[in-house]
Amino acid sequence: MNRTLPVSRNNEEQPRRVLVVDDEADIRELLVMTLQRMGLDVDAAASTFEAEQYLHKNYYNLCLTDMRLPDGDGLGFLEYVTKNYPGKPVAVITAYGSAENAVAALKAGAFDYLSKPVSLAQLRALVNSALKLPSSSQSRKIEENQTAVGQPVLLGNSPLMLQTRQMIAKLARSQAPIHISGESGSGKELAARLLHLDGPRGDAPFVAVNCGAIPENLMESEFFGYKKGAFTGANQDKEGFFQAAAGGTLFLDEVADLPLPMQVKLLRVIQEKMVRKVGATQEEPVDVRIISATHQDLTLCVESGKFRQDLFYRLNVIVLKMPALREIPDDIPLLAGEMLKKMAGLNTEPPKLSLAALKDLQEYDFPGNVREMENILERAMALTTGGEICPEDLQLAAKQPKDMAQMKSLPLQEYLDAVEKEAILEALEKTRFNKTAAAKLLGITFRALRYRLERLGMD
Ligand SMILES: Nc1ncnc2c1ncn2[C@@H]1O[C@H](COP(=O)(O)OP(=O)(O)OP(=O)(O)O)[C@@H](O)[C@H]1O
Repeated sequence: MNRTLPVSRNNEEQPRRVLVVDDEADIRELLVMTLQRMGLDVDAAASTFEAEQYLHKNYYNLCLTDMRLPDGDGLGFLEYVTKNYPGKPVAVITAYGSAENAVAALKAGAFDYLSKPVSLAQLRALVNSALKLPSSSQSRKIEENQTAVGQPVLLGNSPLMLQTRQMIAKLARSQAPIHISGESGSGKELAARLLHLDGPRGDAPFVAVNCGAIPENLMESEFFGYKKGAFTGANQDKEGFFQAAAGGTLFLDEVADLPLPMQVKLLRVIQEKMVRKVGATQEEPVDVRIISATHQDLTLCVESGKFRQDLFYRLNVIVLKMPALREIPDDIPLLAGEMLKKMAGLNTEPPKLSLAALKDLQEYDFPGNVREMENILERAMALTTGGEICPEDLQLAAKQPKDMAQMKSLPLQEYLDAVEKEAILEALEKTRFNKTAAAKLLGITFRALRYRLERLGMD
């Protein structure tokens, strides 16, 4: 399957130029020939010194460097380019099986990597992705909230949210695997979509997979596809998630829920960039960027043996942390205002939040984060009678004193209730508001949990 030839021209129909840095003449020539056949202008350097001279003279859309060079290494060259030509994509070629080098290069800001022996299909896919990158000056403006029609928007102007948006814009330009951490409902999937849309793969598919929702016995065929006749009922060839995301991004949500045998298979695909359909004899190359997320602590999952260390190492190359809503209370007025507008629709004036209601929202803990706020406001909109949402319409769970010292000054019953609430909330948060699982975690029956929720006014 060769979906990559010839490369498309940029808007100005400028020839694109690539710099190849490799001291092995055979490989250098092969790379140069392949790239020239793609219609690119290519210069080749045999050392970092020579490469730096070229960079000084010409503009390059991409640098492709070997890791081992006579007068330095690929990482050093990467550092030089990142420092002196910010935003210029550099891809590295690593020795066979050298996962450490690939990960180190991605962490240091490499656009992507290729392992030796270099597969020409992978090389073409990499080059095509790099050529689709806008120059840094053309990239989306990320300092302010985006309002492009139909585009998802990560709202918020707090320093933490600005930092997050800047990080997304930066990471969107690379092909490195990203792991998005953050509490339930904090915008992990939204961030993954933006990483996809703002990068060179934005026009290709974004495939989101909830790893916890696929039955274990179907996982392999769902992820990798199958050949006709591979098993009873396989009446025709079928593509898997990897093939569906070809050229684009595969978002593995709740990745901590992947069973261990599937983790082994996934690791292989990520390392080799090849998949084998169930029932197939041949592997096929896949060009997919992997973004993963979970609300669980992956490090703890590794420690407890639930998640493979080697896969963790591969997925966790760069971590993007989505802030919890309680960490960005200053963004609540903007977020709530936009949500109410959206819920009211184009032709209706949205209700306003009273000052007291806004204050309550800003002081609320939001264990379910932005998604919980959406639900709270939707309910409040249904309950409110005038044009203004009051604290009663929000129906927030009673405020809890957060500080132990503060709690100990309460009358005994209130103190005990507060402790109980804290424990229940924590269990609900850990189990993503699944009451059966939360009850199990607390060591009580489902009925006992329901009774307690009612008694504490938390239901
Ligand atoms: N900063 C934000 N601006 C606008 N909308 C947001 C923001 N953060 C989250 N949302 C919205 O909140 C909802 C939940 O977000 P999302 O599904 O991305 O969270 P998540 O962290 O992936 O959740 P889960 O852990 O349950 O998978 C979505 O409707 C999303 O659009």
